[in-house]
Amino acid sequence: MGRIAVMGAGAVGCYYGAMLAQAGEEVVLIGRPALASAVAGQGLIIDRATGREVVHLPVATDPGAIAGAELVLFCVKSQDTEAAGRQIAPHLAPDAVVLSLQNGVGNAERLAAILGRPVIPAVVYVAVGMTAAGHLRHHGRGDLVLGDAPQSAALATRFAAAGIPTEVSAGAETALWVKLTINCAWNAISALTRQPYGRILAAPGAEGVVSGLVAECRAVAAASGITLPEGLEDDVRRIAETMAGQMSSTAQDMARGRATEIGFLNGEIVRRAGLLGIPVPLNAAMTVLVQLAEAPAV
Ligand SMILES: NC(=O)C1=CN([C@@H]2O[C@H](COP(=O)(O)OP(=O)(O)OC[C@H]3O[C@@H](n4cnc5c(N)ncnc54)[C@H](OP(=O)(O)O)[C@@H]3O)[C@@H](O)[C@H]2O)C=CC1
Ligand SMILES: CC(C)(CO)C(=O)C(=O)O
Repeated sequence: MGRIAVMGAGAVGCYYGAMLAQAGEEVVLIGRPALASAVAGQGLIIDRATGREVVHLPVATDPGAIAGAELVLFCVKSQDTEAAGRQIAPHLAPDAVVLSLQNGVGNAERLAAILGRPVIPAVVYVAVGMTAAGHLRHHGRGDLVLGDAPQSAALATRFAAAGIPTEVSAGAETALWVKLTINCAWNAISALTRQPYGRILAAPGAEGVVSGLVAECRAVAAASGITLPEGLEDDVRRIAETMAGQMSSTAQDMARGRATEIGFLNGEIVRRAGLLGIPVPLNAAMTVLVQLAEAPAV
């Protein structure tokens, strides 16, 4: 089987790259110099509920390392899609298959436009984070849902052999919208208030704000041809009940002084709503407030 390259070796890229390498696949990670030197020295450390694993695999910092890869896992944050896409475009093999392992609803299309070839969207159900360069913590899950492309079934079999439960679904786009709606409901509130979901849910009036955010997402999804499932409001609430102590990834990025993906979460709803003429004042407020909060202080 051909080589696999991971573009954007952060939490998600390192997790899936390591799973595939552990199964005997030839994997190269493409990431930042700090990751490359940490992994070259100590290997990639993965802390799981079951214990610590150390995986030795090559890490390149040059996007040219993608040359010759049969499969590319594209794992940068949404705000880096175009820049990273432009870096790999000149080096991609003509028949390489590209998967977008990213949140948000437009990444695969935006990347496809840069690369001039189809990109298969993947819905990523994992909770992982980098605690230091070359040090990954796995908090749970790890399954993928792939969009229904000609290569998807073979990829699902290959991933399953590496212990990555993978489904192929014509409904992957809807699943990305469901995930986007969950992110729009909780991420910004958690980031702005620095509170975990359980405390937000318990705050008087907060549930009404969350329902309003979800209703706006539902309206924009419907006008974009996506019917969100009827029980979605219950799923949104369940996130806060089952992950009561968790802060959103947006809150975590803000706490670390890193750029957030807000422009591709609530901001994407606002952008699409603007084109469709749909009012989304709650999503607009969340976008503006997070963008202001993450701007450097004067
Ligand atoms: N973490 C999770 O549990 C989950 C994340 N997701 C989604 O997956 C995507 C990736 O998230 P995550 O892995 O957490 O993010 P990370 O920030 O941990 O990983 C992205 C990595 O890509 C690096 N990178 C960006 N541009 C380049 C480039 N041009 N060349 C080399 N490296 C580059 C970043 O470096 P730098 O930071 O220096 O720019 C960073 O190390 C996001 O869309 C996220 O929403 C989905 C489900 C779960
Ligand atoms: C935890 C969860 C599911 C909801 O906000 C998430 O995806 C995130 O933090 O980005």
